[in-house]
Amino acid sequence: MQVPAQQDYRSRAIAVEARGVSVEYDLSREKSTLIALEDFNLEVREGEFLAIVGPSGCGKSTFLNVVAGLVEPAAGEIKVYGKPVTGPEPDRAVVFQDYALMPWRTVEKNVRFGLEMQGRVDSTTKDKVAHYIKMVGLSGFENSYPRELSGGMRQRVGLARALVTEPRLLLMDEPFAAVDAMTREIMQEELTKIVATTGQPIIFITHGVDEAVTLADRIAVVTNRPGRIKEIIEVDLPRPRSRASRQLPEFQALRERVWQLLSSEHPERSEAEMAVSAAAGHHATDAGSGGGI
Ligand SMILES: Nc1ncnc2c1ncn2[C@@H]1O[C@H](COP(=O)(O)OP(=O)(O)OP(=O)(O)O)[C@@H](O)[C@H]1O
Repeated sequence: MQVPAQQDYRSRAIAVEARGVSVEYDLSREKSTLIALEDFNLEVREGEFLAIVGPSGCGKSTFLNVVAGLVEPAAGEIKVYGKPVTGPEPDRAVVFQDYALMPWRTVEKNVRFGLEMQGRVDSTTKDKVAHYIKMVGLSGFENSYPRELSGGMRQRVGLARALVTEPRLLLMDEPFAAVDAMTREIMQEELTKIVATTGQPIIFITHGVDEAVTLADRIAVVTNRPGRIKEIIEVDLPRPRSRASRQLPEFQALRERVWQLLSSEHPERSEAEMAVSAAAGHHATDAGSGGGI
């Protein structure tokens, strides 16, 4: 299978542009300010799958929230499709790690909520909801409640709820961190296929190095807080990428490169320690625990 939407992203227009973005949080109890991001610069092109990795607390979610229009930067500029971000807009959809579903609503009504929130319910809604429920593989579960679903199925609902709004940009914050290893593998494969159809660019935060190399066109490695771009790595591996691709020397070289960059952001952990922890399963469990970094 080819993945046309992702292949030629380099020649495409810029979808997201962050220039000199800094974010400060007011810590009123401590009477101080926490600088989460500082001079953060990044471009994402149409059709691109960009993964962001970095140490815990380095500001990855903060950056996603800035793009979503949920957090206002203290300095710098952020544009989505050339328009400065001033708040949330229907052209961006966010998928969270914890699914953020409404337990009292069925699958169908949770997905429909994506359109309700934007005041876009009309005669096409029923068909659209059915289309995206089918796309994420949940046909037959329209009337189920979240409590009746597995973690992977709940995340599919979260994805369908984002996709149903047909956003121009998809923001995903560790979406597969809470699901088991096998489900995570399946979800990664399915996400690749889905975005090949829907085509919008994705900013995808993950703690999984293998996940980043498997999914992304480019990986942005972020420094310790205050987060800045440390390096951007092009993942020039053929698609589709599968579990077997992880055996390729090129895959392994990219994985090692990302780990090296990350380990240098963990001065208290020597590279040897990182290597041991990786050999002990971080690379492999990347798929399972959502951990690894
Ligand atoms: N609303 C807030 N108020 C105060 N501090 C915050 C707020 N949100 C985030 N922070 C702080 O900003 C820093 C960056 O947080 P953020 O959640 O963006 O990091 P992250 O890289 O996504 O972390 P993780 O990988 O652990 O999810 C952290 O130190 C966090 O405690």
